[in-house]
Amino acid sequence: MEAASRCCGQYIPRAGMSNTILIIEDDETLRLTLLGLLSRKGYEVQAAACGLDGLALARETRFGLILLDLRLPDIPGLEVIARLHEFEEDALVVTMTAYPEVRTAVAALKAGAYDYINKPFDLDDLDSLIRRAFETRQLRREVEWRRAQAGGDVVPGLIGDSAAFRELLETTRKIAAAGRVPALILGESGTGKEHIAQSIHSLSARAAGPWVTLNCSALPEGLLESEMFGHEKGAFTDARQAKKGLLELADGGTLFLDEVGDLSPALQPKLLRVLETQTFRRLGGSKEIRVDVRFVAATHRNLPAMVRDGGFREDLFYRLNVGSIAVPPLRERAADILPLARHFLEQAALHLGMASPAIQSEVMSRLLAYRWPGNIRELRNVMERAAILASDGVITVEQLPFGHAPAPARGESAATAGEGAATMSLAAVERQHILRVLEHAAGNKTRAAEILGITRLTLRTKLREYELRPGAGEGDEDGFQPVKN
Ligand SMILES: Nc1ncnc2c1ncn2[C@@H]1O[C@H](COP(=O)(O)OP(=O)(O)OP(=O)(O)O)[C@@H](O)[C@H]1O
Repeated sequence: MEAASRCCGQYIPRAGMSNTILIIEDDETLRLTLLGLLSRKGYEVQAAACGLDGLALARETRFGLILLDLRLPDIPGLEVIARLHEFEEDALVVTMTAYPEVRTAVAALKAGAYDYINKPFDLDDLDSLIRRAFETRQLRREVEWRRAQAGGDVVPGLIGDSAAFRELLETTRKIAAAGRVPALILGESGTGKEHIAQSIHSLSARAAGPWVTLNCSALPEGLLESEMFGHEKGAFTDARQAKKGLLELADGGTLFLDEVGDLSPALQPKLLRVLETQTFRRLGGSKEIRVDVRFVAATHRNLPAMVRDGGFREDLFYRLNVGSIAVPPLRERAADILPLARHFLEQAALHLGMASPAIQSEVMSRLLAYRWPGNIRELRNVMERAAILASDGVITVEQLPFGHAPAPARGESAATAGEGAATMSLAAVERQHILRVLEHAAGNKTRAAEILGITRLTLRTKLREYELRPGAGEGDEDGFQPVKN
């Protein structure tokens, strides 16, 4: 993974492969112009005047991006793409082509080019195309990395990098494998409880069986009871036909009882009985029906407190709580914020039919500093909104609902938090961001490195580079202190 780009936003060229561009262009004026302009923007640029020279350079160096003219004096651009892919499968190629050659450009896309730009082009357009290309590559890498990390045992759709998240996955896997043992998932609204419940089902031996959900707070008591247990014909005025309940429909699978804390006192003992015996009667029925159902329940309520106050039966609580999972709020697993933000942004961009926008470094700081009372659901909404409002392929603070009111990180003044990156040098932005993340992580370098998406060693190097030298910070393994200027 190109970790460095995660901390400062892809729009700022970084050291390493994601910073390197090869231009293959025979028109000398254009070649030299591009070389000069892109170098000034901070990219490391090399150039070749023909296809074969370009291929030779690409063999020597792995470039982050290749800008390729399709009409070259020696070999056709399409052939350059084909040969390139022989030794570098995931080479990112953007073709440059004159207007009448659009069809060739399309052929280039089919041959594996990432995108094309028509000549003559506006340099700003080229610049944003380059930024998007790098961002796409970054996302692809992250997906690959996550797959590799998970060793193929990834839980579908669940994103997260924090130690708390990994622990959560581990518990989920263990409970999924524990036969018909009931599970109780506790956590604030929007933390992903339903997602975890679904994972318990899909990772369990009953994954091929039905997954049935019942929201205990959505229906009045009578209706909820008939939904759960079903009814016989004539059981009540409107019961013109017998109807199976969700318990029967979930036979052989999992029944998810969402908001179980809202289950009425009258229904609680009825649920307890099914949990204990796996048998029940339909409303108005006399026949005992036996099912094989695994119960997974969730609530955002403080169930132990409800048990103490008499609002929830103790025996039912203990029965459900055999497999117990506590989902931490997002603010307690900061390392998940950026991977989730990128994920939701990518999803939204896909949905909107646009390339995934880059995230400005200031935006990342704000996302990390915000407390997320609505948890992951709120983050998803914020990123979807930002994707819609994004201009020039970059998400800026203006697109955050809390962008105008600075949300400073702990221990940081609002004035510093509001300082715009636009007037700062690249090094100053990076230094400030590292400082914020370190503060956010209470000086813990391992955690800070995790949030920044870099190794601890890289973080140490940067601390030295920016003269943020180890001291005796609170909560730090070996402490850090910014050197006073
Ligand atoms: N780890 C995750 N990775 C990706 N998306 C997630 C993750 N956790 C939650 N989400 C997404 O966040 C949103 C909220 O999750 P979910 O509905 O599971 O939360 P919840 O805790 O059940 O909320 P509530 O208590 O309000 O019912 C959903 O869109 C879900 O897909």
